[in-house]
Amino acid sequence: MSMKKALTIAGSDTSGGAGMQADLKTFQEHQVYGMVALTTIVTMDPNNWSHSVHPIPLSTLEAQLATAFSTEIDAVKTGMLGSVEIIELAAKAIKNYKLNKVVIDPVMVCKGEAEVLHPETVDAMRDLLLPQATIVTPNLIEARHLAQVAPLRTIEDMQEAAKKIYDFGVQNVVIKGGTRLQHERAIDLFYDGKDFTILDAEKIDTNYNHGAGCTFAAAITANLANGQTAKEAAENAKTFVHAAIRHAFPLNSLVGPVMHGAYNIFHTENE
Ligand SMILES: Nc1ncnc2c1ncn2[C@@H]1O[C@H](COP(=O)(O)OP(=O)(O)O)[C@@H](O)[C@H]1O
Ligand SMILES: Cc1ncc(COP(=O)(O)O)c(C=O)c1O
Repeated sequence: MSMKKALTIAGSDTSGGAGMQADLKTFQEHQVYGMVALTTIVTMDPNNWSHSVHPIPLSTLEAQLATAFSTEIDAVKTGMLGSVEIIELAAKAIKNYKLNKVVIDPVMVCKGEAEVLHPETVDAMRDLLLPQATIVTPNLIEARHLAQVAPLRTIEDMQEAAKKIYDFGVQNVVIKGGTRLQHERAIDLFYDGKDFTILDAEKIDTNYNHGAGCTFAAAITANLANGQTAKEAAENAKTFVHAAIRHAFPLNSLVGPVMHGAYNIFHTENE
């Protein structure tokens, strides 16, 4: 059996729910072989779980990218990049490799952190990564910063922002309403430059959703690697992440990661 291969260019979430840990677990759940080029290491204060970001030296990232791109890759995902220099490196590597399955998860905020991390990276992401992307997966806050618009409060606001983001050269946009959108359902909006598709699911009443965004984007990446269209990839990723959130659990009193394997465990049990 030949396995498709995906690379994530992302940070390490030491607590294991988000970042490259979520990406690798999610690739595995989709029978996709995973590789990593690590950008930063995120640690959490044991007392209040506030995040600290420890960047990897640029030359080390460059060496990792050279290693990964010397192999055959079917799809690539970016997660937490952290600096303009890292974005430049990632963008150059993706361009040289001429990959056409590229998922940009424009990570700017960790859940529970109000401030946008590294605001100067927003311009670099827009100019260097979006024109090369098959799909970009911002949450409401990230979409607002990418599109340079007022806070997104309605589906109409999301549609306007999606059009603006599309105009930066990305082929598809999915804006995650998630729990931030004031709506009784968990609504995400997919846009391919022509049509809007609402990805709709029950809003799960939980505080445990750490890693949901990374898991969603990683599932899209794996689905693209496995040959799905961008729309199919997003729709199926929504189902996958929904199961992961439904079965999320407390890791300690401060954080609850999603259960990356839930879709396959419970899907199989129900058969
Ligand atoms: N409580 C929830 N119930 C159902 N779906 C959710 C919930 N929280 C997040 N999601 C979904 O999980 C995915 C990731 O969204 P979100 O958690 O908003 O991303 P991010 O981690 O980037 O903030 C989206 O498909 C979103 O709709
Ligand atoms: C390395 C890393 N990437 C991405 C994220 C974003 O996580 P989420 O999927 O919950 O948005 C985090 C949050 O802690 C992180 O530590």
